[in-house]
Amino acid sequence: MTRCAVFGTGSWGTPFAMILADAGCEVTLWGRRQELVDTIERTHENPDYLPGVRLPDSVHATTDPAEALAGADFAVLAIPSQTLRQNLAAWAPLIGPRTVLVSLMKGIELGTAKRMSEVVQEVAGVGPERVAVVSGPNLAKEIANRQPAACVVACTDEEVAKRLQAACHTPYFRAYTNTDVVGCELGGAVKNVIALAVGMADGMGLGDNSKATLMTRGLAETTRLGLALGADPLTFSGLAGMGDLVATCSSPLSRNHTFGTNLGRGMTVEETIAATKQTAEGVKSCESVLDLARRNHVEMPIVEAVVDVVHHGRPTQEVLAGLMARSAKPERR
Ligand SMILES: NC(=O)c1ccc[n+]([C@@H]2O[C@H](COP(=O)([O-])OP(=O)(O)OC[C@H]3O[C@@H](n4cnc5c(N)ncnc54)[C@H](O)[C@@H]3O)[C@@H](O)[C@H]2O)c1
Ligand SMILES: O=P(O)(O)OC[C@H](O)CO
Repeated sequence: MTRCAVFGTGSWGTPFAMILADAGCEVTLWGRRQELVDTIERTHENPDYLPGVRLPDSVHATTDPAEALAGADFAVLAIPSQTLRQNLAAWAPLIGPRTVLVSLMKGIELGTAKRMSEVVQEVAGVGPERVAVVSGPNLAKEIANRQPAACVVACTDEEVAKRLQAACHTPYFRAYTNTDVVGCELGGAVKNVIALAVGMADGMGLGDNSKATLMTRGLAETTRLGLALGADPLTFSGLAGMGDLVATCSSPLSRNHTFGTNLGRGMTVEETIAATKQTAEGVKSCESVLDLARRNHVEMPIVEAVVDVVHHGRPTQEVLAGLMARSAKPERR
């Protein structure tokens, strides 16, 4: 039987553990807090993140990373992106020689501008064939209710991607393989930033034309960055690109979209941070995405506008006016 360790008992780690168990895997969830881990073991429910959803009996929970990793075929990482390096450094010596590391995270590391799979390779000292990424339009709450959805499982080694596909394919969760890890990761990280922008537009009372424009031009920025980094441009019209962008930018379930909406309504960044209980990756990753773009001489005006609002305190109206006043140009160049 396939054994999986899932690191992170949050909004996405918990339902992903459920998916793996529904697909027939034996799953151990690692969590930081003994109290929550004990509750999950005792009640098969995660009341903090997924109240009312019963987890399959084959999901166990522990605070001991060695116990979670014992005999694991896959070690799934579902913690905030900016905490990965420090956490993985502690877990790396416990990871077996054949365990594949799977990133569910949609962020870019601050300071290094590295993708999560790059951080995993560096910290765990493993090759690209042992690192996979799962991405796509996967709003956790809908999946926890077993509503139909699909994802992309990406690894440079297609055989590894196929093994992971089999491990997380269920009647309600359809996994597709892809070998374009770079494109899948960029699609996931940048859409969070674009969802902040679309949320701001929503909060400012703007309509569907404005939001569709932000999404489409946001995807154009993402594709430009992807091309500079060697991604396959077709990935951006797939589940990890357009699919995730549409889901995140349209849904009130998205933490990034909600964060942007609050800013658009006039809340300060501090007030919005205080009101946000879970991880809104785009808030930090907008800076690292812009850093990555600048390192590669790629223009990303919407990302820059989001950084201006979130980190430089510029009013949303002023930033919007700046975007609309940019010089006229061809749609594609
Ligand atoms: N929630 C979703 O719908 C969803 C879907 C797809 C991908 N993702 C991605 O998955 C990743 C995790 O997001 P989430 O939604 O589960 O976030 P979350 O905030 O709901 O949960 C994060 C988990 O990490 C733990 N955590 C927080 N700080 C930590 C630290 N310093 N060290 C160790 N653990 C820590 C928390 O206790 C919690 O269990 C993000 O990159 C997100 O973009 C989320
Ligand atoms: O809630 P968000 O904004 O982190 O988005 C969740 C997922 O990434 C959607 O696929």
